[in-house]
Amino acid sequence: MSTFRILAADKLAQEGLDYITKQDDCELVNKPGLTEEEYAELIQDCDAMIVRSGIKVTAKILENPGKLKVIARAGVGVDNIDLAAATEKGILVVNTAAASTITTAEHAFALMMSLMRNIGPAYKGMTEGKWDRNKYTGRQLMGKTLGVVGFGRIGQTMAERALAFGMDVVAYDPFINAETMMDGRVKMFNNFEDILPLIDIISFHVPLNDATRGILSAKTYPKCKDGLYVVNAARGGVVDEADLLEALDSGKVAAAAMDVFTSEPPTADDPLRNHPRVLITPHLGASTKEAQQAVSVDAADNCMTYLRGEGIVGAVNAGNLKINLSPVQEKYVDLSNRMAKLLSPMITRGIAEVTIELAGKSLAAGLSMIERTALVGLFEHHLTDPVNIINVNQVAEARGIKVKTVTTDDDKATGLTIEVTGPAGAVDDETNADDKTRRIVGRVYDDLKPRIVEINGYHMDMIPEGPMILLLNEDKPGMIGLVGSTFGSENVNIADMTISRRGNTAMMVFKVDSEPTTAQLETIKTKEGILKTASVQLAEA
Ligand SMILES: NC(=O)C1=CN([C@@H]2O[C@H](COP(=O)(O)OP(=O)(O)OC[C@H]3O[C@@H](n4cnc5c(N)ncnc54)[C@H](O)[C@@H]3O)[C@@H](O)[C@H]2O)C=CC1
Ligand SMILES: O=C(O)CCC(=O)C(=O)O
Repeated sequence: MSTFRILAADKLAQEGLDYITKQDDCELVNKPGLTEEEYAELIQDCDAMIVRSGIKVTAKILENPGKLKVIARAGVGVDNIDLAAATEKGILVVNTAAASTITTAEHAFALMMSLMRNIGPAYKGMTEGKWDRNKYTGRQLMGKTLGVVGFGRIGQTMAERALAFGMDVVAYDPFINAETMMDGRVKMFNNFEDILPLIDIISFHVPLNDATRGILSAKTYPKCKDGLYVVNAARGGVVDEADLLEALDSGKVAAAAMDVFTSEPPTADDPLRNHPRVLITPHLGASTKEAQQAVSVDAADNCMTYLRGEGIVGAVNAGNLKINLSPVQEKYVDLSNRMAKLLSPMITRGIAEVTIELAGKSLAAGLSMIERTALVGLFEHHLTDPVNIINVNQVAEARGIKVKTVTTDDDKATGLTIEVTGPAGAVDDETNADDKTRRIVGRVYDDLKPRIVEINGYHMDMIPEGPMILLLNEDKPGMIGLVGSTFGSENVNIADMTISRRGNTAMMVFKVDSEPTTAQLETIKTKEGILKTASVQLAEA
């Protein structure tokens, strides 16, 4: 019998460690707290690695993965794992999505209650010998309106509890295409700004990504009622921290509770640590005995199931799953993934309908894989739910997202079109408000190379690969020079570029030598005439 070496690279609950040592076919390597270099070496001789949020599983660690086959996140958010690097190396990434849902929702709820009743400052005052009865008159939850941002597992669990306390609940989740949820008791919105004038308290339950980073910021506070209460137990950075401090000082925000921070731990002199109206906890959302037992055992179990060849549970990436297709069909599967990844950062209005149009009789047998691969590429950018080619159609159905496939027989000009329609009434938060759809067209030519020939009506001919930056800009003189010099000063080296115009705007697509940082993209975005930026990391073609 082979022995699987399972590395615990973060501090796991004892129950999970015991569970591994009890298995005849597993050996536990319990090594939390090592350096990046040490993990890069250690994983080569391990079959599985289990992490919480205390370690960053970087591309450097995964560069030479040796026999590593699976990484398990004992928890939900996989933003500390370089998924692209893991997928590229064929390493399956799994999480334990549901095991900590109730615990995390309870923490968010506890933060909300403590905030409304001044538990933090009142307790502090008592420990300092004070008896401030008048200073800490609080607010009642009953009758208040809670805005839940992200209506997945934790958001819905939070909402159930709020309804039981007599609160009104509204929710923003552009990936749920329904007018109401929970038997009509929660009104759903697909524009973030529409919930803001309605709510007294806002609570975040979204993954951190380009669409959610800084979603509550100086830009959005003007739409909120004065005296808003803010709860963030999702990810640091979803609420812009500098703008929050200003909103607290101006009275726009009455008080805020934060379990998560842009940089963890925040520095000792971080103003959030000592603000009298900010209640903070050190990322404790999932930290109960019950949840930690459950996530550590589930994470170990998910690793073993895969290593023993018994199936895949909780997959976050597709693990390079292959099925029997002709070489051209395989190239179209690969193209559909590249196309979806390029399109997904441009989807800021949510998804109500996806249409996949495949031209070419010879490709028909690959349609299901092409469709699934495209959907995975579109959804994985926006959802923390494990979504892969196996479950993607169920994920779409559960969210009310319609998927249409159209095939045409013309084998002379094979091609693939992916078109995404947002929910009715949803508006683009930045540009192209009039466009009803987001659309990308690609082809595989005789050289078997993938090509993109159109993005949102901008025509081009480009091989999508490596780190890429997409810019939408006003079509006026000097833009290429401006972008070139900005890239130069930001040390972003351009390998190739294409430009296409449509009406008064143009799209520039760049291949660059290395993936730009968020800060570099932000700098480019601040330049006069730049309307939108996005970056994606694709495999070499
Ligand atoms: N504080 C803590 O210790 C913990 C924090 N978390 C955080 O909570 C988040 C939510 O976890 P779950 O509910 O289990 O995930 P989930 O995947 O069930 O729910 C996330 C929801 O966010 C929605 N969403 C995605 N992009 C959005 C956008 N741009 N705007 C609005 N909604 C959007 C999705 O449609 C989905 O319904 C995780 O991503 C993680 O970051 C999770 C566990 C513990
Ligand atoms: O306690 C932890 O490991 C962090 C939990 C968390 O943030 C998550 O599961 O996403």
